[in-house]
Amino acid sequence: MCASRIWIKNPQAIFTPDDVDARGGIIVENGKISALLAAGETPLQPCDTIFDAREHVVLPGLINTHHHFYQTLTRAWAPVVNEPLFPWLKTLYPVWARLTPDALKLASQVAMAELLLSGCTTTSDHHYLFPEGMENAIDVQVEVVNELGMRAMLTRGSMSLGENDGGLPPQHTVQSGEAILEDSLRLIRRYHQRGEGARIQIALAPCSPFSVTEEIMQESARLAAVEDVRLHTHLAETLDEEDFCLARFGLRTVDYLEKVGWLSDRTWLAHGIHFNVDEIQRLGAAGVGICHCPVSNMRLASGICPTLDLEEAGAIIGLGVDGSASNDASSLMFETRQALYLQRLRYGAKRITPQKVLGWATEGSARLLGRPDLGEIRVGKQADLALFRLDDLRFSGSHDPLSAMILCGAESADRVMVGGEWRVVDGEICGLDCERLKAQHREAAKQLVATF
Ligand SMILES: Nc1nc2[nH]c(O)nc2c(=O)[nH]1
Repeated sequence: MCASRIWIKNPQAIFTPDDVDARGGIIVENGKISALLAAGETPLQPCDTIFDAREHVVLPGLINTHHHFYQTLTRAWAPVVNEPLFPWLKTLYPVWARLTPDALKLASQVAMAELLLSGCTTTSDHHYLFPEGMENAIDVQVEVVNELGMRAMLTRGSMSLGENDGGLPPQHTVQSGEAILEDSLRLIRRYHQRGEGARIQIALAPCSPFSVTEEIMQESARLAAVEDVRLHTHLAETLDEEDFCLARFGLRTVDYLEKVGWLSDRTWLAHGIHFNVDEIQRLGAAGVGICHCPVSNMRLASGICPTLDLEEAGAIIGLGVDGSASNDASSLMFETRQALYLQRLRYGAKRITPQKVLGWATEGSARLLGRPDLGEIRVGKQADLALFRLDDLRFSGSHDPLSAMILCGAESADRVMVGGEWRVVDGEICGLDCERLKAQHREAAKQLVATF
């Protein structure tokens, strides 16, 4: 943690809750925001470092609440480019089953690097593939999180319902309930940090209704309550999934969620598209979180998440890029822009503003992950910040800086700070040889699909 006092001085624009005036800048001390200065104000005490932000738009660090890092190895893979979810998954499972720890490390480095460069300071990942030799998948990801200096909610995913028992994944990609729960407990005990400023947290994440047993859903909910960690899964992503739930359980997705003990504010769901009016009310009353993944939902033609209806009912909305085989980018700024456009088609221009979608990508996402210390530029919060310049050609002639970030399509942060430390400086990740990483990652991606 950085012990010095930093003044991020006179930003061109800054995204604060309730539009609080912070045009004089932000004071960062001990990794946290210790003061906000109104226009014309100067710090009361001397600062060790002054960063002149007059050319920068300052946002809270963005927070990504759903990803599958390993999928960066299967971006734009020809056999699935035009497939919807079920055939897309069935074609990809055997490829992903060949993942190695080295390939996962490279995939995680690429995904996190791309996220960081887009202004993201905290990410979740949903890793649900543990073929032989991959038992330490989450341990590998922990190493990468520490190396890049981000924060992460690493979810211990799982698949336990193979084809032989009526599930979607091939048998060799699933694990026993005992193995899943034992490893889940090991990871929580070893890595889960609690309280303000936590860098790494663990959540439990059985994959989806068609790839896990009812028992593992119930047991995961029980373990999460005992250990006080969060729960995550895919739900209501496609109508195929809804049909599966009706055929196998005789229940719609939300009834199933309730039956297995997941209708609670400990839960955040990826996608959350196909809900009826009653289900939206029940999800809202329970305070469930929904991670909206607009690009993936458009690419797989899954549908449109009813974000505002869910929010009005009491649910919490955050954003996620989803895995890179269905996006195929890991840019949270790009995702935020897509959320604005897709949601405008559902709710109209007046209700879906740049501030609204930025709120989902920051404060909303923080609430999804149960992190009241993140997601806002406010005194007492962690100093997780993303600074963008507006001197690219794409911004030329733009007027309102915050709107320009979304409407002109800001892509790359110039500076990113996590817990008071700069992790991106002049558009480059500190300490990362990006060229070398790309070369190694390209090779690993080629190897993975080589015999398919
Ligand atoms: N978009 C995605 N949906 C999924 N459901 C499931 O079971 N796995 C996935 C996935 O990888 N991506």
